[in-house]
Amino acid sequence: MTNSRFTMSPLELGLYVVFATFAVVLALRPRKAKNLPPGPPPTSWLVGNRNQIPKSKPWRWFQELNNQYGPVVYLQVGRTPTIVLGTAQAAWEILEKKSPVTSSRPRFIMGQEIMSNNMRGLMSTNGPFWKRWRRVLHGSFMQKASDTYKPVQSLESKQLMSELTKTPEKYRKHIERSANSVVVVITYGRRVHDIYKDEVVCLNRDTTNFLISINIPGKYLVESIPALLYLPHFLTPWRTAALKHRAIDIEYLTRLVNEVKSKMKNGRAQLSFCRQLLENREKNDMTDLEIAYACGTPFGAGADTTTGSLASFMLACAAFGPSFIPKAQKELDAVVGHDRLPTFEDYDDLPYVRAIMNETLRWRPVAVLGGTPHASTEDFVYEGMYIPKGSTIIANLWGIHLNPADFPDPHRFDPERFMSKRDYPGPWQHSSFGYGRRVCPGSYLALNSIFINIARILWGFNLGKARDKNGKAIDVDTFAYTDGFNSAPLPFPISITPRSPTHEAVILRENEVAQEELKAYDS
Ligand code: HEM
Repeated sequence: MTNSRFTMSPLELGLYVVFATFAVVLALRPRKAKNLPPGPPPTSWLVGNRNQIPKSKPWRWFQELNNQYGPVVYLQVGRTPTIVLGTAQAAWEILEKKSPVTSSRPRFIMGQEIMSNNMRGLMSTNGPFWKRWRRVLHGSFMQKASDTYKPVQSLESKQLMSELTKTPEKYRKHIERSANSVVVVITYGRRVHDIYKDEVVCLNRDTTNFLISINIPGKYLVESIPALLYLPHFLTPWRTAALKHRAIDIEYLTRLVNEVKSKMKNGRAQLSFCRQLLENREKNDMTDLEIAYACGTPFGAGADTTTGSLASFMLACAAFGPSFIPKAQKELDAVVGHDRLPTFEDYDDLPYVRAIMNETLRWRPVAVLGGTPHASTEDFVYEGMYIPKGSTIIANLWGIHLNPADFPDPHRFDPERFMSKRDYPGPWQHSSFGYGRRVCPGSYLALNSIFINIARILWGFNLGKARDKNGKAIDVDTFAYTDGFNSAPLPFPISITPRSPTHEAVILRENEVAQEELKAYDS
């Protein structure tokens, strides 16, 4: 049997070849240079600076470029103008103040158009689809809405405390389970017990890994020459795996929504993001498939980022603990005492713990390249430099957060930086959550998770360097971080021990009560 998709007459083939050649020539034609920002000379007019970008930790190279050429650097990545921002001030001016024209996203042909059928808001250009998606995220995650998730965050954090007491050496797994479970409870109303077996976690993790693997700049020619999309399928085998993944994603994302639907019918559905979207389906004018993909958002954007940030906090404890832990514990003892765990109500009374949270986010920003890059939708001029329409704009948080002009001795973990206000643009005194119309809609949720866990861990445990069998303290490497979209610490040893039998008893007692309440999310 022949498959009609894969047959083509010689005339059709000839037309395709002529068309593709024309498209390639058009895409590769040299462009007129205006007063572009400074940057390193491209290696060739064809690939521009693409081959100079290191495959590993490109944020370090970007930082060097900003040190050499200034806060706004121009690169040409393939045919795409690319702007790298290296100071908080330049990023604020360009991505916040010029937000109406710098809040789109570059085209992600493999990840968004082919693999996701344009259904993932995070990679979506700023059209009506993105606006609708963004509005529902705001409705469910901005400050007031995110307060409704505090009880679940608190319960999951109590389980984390108990797990850290019992098997402290598995601290990373415990943090990951807790962060994942918060996100999955909030999205679908069901818990995560085991990150290696839970199907929501495993399927989402596969999707994220696949997305990362195909979103590598330069991996696919079609990203530079979109006209190749018009070639017939048999000439574009690179589509196959992405399309296969699209089918897998649609199947499980839809199935998870259907589970919530049937729980709603039985009156057993916990309040969740998915339930809200289903209840407001008509008002929001969203299709079932849009709802299914929207429900994949909090996991994709919120699980690894929260886990990575808490892991960086633990690394700071192992590396710099004596310089800040005693002061934090003094504050916690004065405000909380020894008979209960800290709660969200203590937030206002714990300025030093809050400063530790902010310093964690600053010191090692998990979204190290500022999350997904922005794209400009109009030409504009910034400080005499011409930024072309269609530029990819990267706010390199590694450089921005390690800029000694804003954060002297930047690799030192020093919460004191956040004990008083500095002249720094934006609401947080750091830039961890990005900019403008694309600013992280999960920031309140994330800050709540990070605050409650940092407060409780410091309240309940002594943390410091682990010791080898001879009793010698094991140093940790504060630069040993993963590559990839989100950068998190590689495994490191740390000593975690309850501060006293009283603290341990409180942790175990509060967790016992929490487990009863958490059962509601198991059915
Ligand atoms: C420590 C935790 C987190 C950090 C550091 C973080 C950071 C970021 C950053 C830097 C961006 C890019 C902003 C920009 O383009 O300028 C972003 C976008 C985003 N974040 Fe977060 N995030 C965190 C947690 C979360 C959580 C828990 C959620 C759950 C809802 C979330 C949802 C999103 C979404 C949906 C976007 C894309 C927004 C858009 O494209 O319009 N994030 N985040």
